[in-house]
Amino acid sequence: MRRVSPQAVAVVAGLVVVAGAAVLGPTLFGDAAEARDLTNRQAEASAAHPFGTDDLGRDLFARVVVATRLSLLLTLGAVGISVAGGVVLGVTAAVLPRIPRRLLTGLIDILLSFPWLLLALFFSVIWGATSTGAMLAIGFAGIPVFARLIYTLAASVANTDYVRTAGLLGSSPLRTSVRHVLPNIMPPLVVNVAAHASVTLLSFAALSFLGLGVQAPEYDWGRLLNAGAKDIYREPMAAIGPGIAIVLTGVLFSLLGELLSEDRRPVVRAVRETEEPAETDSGEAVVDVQNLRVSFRTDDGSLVERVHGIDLRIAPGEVVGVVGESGSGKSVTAMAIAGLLGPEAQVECRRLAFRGIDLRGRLSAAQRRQLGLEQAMIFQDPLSSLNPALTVGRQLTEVSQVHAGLSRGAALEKAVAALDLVRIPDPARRIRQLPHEFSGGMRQRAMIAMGLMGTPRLLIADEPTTALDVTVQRQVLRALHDARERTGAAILLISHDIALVSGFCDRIVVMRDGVVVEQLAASDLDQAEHPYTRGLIACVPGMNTDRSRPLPVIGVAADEEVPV
Ligand SMILES: Nc1ncnc2c1ncn2[C@@H]1O[C@H](COP(=O)(O)OP(=O)(O)OP(=O)(O)O)[C@@H](O)[C@H]1O
Repeated sequence: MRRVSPQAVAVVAGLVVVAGAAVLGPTLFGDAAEARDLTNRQAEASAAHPFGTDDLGRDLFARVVVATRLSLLLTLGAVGISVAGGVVLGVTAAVLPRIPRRLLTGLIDILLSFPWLLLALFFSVIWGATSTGAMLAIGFAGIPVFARLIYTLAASVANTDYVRTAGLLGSSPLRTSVRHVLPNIMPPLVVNVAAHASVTLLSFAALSFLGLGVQAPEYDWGRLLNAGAKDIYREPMAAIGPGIAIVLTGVLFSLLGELLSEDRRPVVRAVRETEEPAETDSGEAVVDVQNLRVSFRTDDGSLVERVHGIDLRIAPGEVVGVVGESGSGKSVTAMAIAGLLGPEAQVECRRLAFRGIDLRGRLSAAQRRQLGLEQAMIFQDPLSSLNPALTVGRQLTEVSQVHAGLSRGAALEKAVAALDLVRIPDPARRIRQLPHEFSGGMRQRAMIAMGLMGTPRLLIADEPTTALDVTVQRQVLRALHDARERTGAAILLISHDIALVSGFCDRIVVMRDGVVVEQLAASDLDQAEHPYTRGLIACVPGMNTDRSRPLPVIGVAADEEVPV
């Protein structure tokens, strides 16, 4: 079960109280709020009247409770107008052609440059000083804020491949917006709506306080505050009472926004030790993993284990290949070693160490620096691992400048040498280019060069050649090989291609369904015993393969014998 934080309990309880007051308040406290007692006018706070009475002797506590409904309805109405207007303008701007889009975003930016309250005052003059006028004024004043936010969020989604594909399949802009864009911008939008509700509530109080909002005989918290403030020195509770309601509800909305965003904020990954004591004699191992288990939390809060107790040791300079079919846990294992698993992962292990650094606990600044210099990761898609807005040179030099303290000039010199080592032609010119000016294979080699900018002891390459054609694959593998020759770094190469791994690695680790089924030297591959390994080998066509017959299919069960 997912653990519920005390803050979440407090916020939900608070919201239930406020919602209860809005629903039941006028029924339960309506009479007390209207009952006049001219003998008891402007009474001070007492047990019978916690916030005192007003100038007609009406109980102010009852009036604050009754005012909850109108205050909340106005707030929700105004937020609804802001969000609906923002969605229409923001999504429209994101899907419009270039020139109308520029015009619309320009208009939104101009409106945004006016202070929000000024816009609200302007609109309230147009719609008049009534509660509906105030709601429209505050709602319309909030539209530019949401339009900008939604445009920014929607524009990032509008450029994704699945939205382009929907366009190619003939989906209309409206349908694409509703089906593909809106669901993907919903989480940050919901967070912002909750936070905005708090600001809206305060704005109503401000407008009513200025006499531009709710008018008599209606009353909201802002009007009660306005009335109480007139005599604040003699009878402070008359102003403090509605003030408390405004502040507490505003804080509740803000905390709700924070809670919703916290759910998506990465937290420090949970690393728990298993019961057995670790074998600490890790010798000179670069990586020492013992009994690694990784589980993921599902939507219903339960944990599903995906990696079931893996042992992996990598010696200095050793090239280890991890092979296995899709979903066998190769990437998750590598990410656990690199410390890159997200908060949804729970890692348990007897030992998880990199060059003697225990990765399970909190790392010191020096250890983090050492990891930054000595570990490098090369992902499958180099375009998403390189920042598209920074030159390749800026990204390469960052490690040396931040972790090794090199000057900009020295770091640039090192970057040119690293690009040269991975055989990128004309590195001094290329270093000033942006990632999109590189081909796929060059980007991958640039990522390897980035790993060379520190003092690498381990290069983790997760399917680095999968998206590349065979010739470019060879260039990338040669770059990895050269990097190892030059630095002596160990390599952990993840692939589903046993032929590629066997030609490149010293040792092969075969994974299936989250367990290591076999480990063997690459030179001993033809002596593999496990049926699954033999199946993987049998699936690789050789020079003598009979092309008229289909390749063997790997069995469903791990122990199923595969015809080789
Ligand atoms: N963030 C995550 N949340 C939930 N489950 C995950 C997450 N990441 C991985 N998994 C699951 O863990 C299992 C192992 O995934 P992993 O990516 O390690 O496989 P893989 O062997 O690298 O496959 P591929 O070659 O396709 O990348 C899969 O069943 C996957 O669905």
